[in-house]
Amino acid sequence: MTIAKALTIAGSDCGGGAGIQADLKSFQERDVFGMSVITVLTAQNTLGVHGVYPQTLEAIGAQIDAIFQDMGTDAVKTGMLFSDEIVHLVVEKLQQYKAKNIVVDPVMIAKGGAPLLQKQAMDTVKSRLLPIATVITPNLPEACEILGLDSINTLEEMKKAAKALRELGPKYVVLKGGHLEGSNEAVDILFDGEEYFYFTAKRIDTIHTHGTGCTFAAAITAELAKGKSVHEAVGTAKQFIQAAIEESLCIGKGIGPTKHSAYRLR
Ligand SMILES: Nc1ncnc2c1ncn2[C@@H]1O[C@H](COP(=O)(O)OP(=O)(O)O)[C@@H](O)[C@H]1O
Ligand SMILES: Cc1ncc(COP(=O)(O)OP(=O)(O)O)c(N)n1
Repeated sequence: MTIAKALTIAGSDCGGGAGIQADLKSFQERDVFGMSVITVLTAQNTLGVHGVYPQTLEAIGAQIDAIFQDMGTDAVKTGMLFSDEIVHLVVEKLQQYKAKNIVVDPVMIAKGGAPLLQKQAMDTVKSRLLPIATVITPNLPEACEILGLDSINTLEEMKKAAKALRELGPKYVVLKGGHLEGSNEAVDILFDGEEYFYFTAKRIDTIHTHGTGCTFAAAITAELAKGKSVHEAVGTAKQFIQAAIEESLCIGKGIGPTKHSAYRLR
C-alpha cells in the first residue's frame, strides 16, 4: 500500500491551532502521510505567543537528514523558520536532497502581532528561499514586507504584488486576501507568470481564524504530494480552509483555531 508523503518544516504551536500541529492535522485530513521537522518551539495559545525557543541547527539538520535519508517526501512545506541561520540551513538541505513541490509560507508575524521571523532573515528569505519555491503563499502584510510596500488595498494592487513576488523566483504565487479590508469576499490570487486565477469565497464573520494561513498552505502541500496540479491544489485548499473557518472553534479566551475535520465531515 502506498501513500503520498508530505513534510512540514516549521515551528510548533503547543496550542494546536497553527504551525506544525495545524500542518499535520491538515495532511492527515487530506489522506497524506505527514512528517515534521521542528525549527522552533513556541509557547502559544489563543491569546498570543508567549515564548519562542529555536532549536539548534544540529537538531534541525539531523531531523531533515533523518527524513530524506530514509523515507523521502512528495512535497515539503516551510513555515516559521525564525532566524537567518535556520533559513540558510533549510535552503541548503532542500537543495542537497533535491526536494520537489516546495510550498513556502513566508510566516512573519502572528495575528496577535508577535514576530515569527527575525528582521535579519528577510534578505535570505528573498534571495535564497523564495527562488527554490514551487509555490509561495504570503498574506497581504507579508507581501508588503517582502516588497517594501506600505499597503495593498485592492484586487488590482494584489495582482501587481503577485507579479512582483513572482519576479523573486517562485514558480507560482498565491497571494492570500484574508486581510483585504472592506470586502464581503475572501479572494486569493494565483499567478503562474502568465495568467491570474481568482479563488473566491464568502468572507466569514468570525474572530476565530488562528492558523488559517498554515492550514491553507498545508492543504496545498498535501494535494501537490498526491500529484495534483497547483491550480487543483489551490482550489481544494480553498474549500478546505473555507469549511474549517465556517466551523471554527471557540476554544480558549482569544482567537480560536479552525476545525480541520470540517471539510471531510460534510
Ligand atoms: N474571515 C474569512 N473568511 C473566509 N476566508 C478567510 C477569512 N480569513 C481568511 N480567509 C482565507 O484563509 C486563508 C488564509 O488567509 P489569511 O488569513 O490571509 O492568512 P494568514 O493566516 O497567513 O494571515 C485564505 O484562503 C483566506 O482567503
Ligand atoms: C508556530 C507558528 N507558526 C506559524 C504561525 C502563524 O500562523 P498563521 O496561520 O499565519 O496564523 P496566525 O497565528 O497568524 O493566526 C504561528 N502562529 N505559529
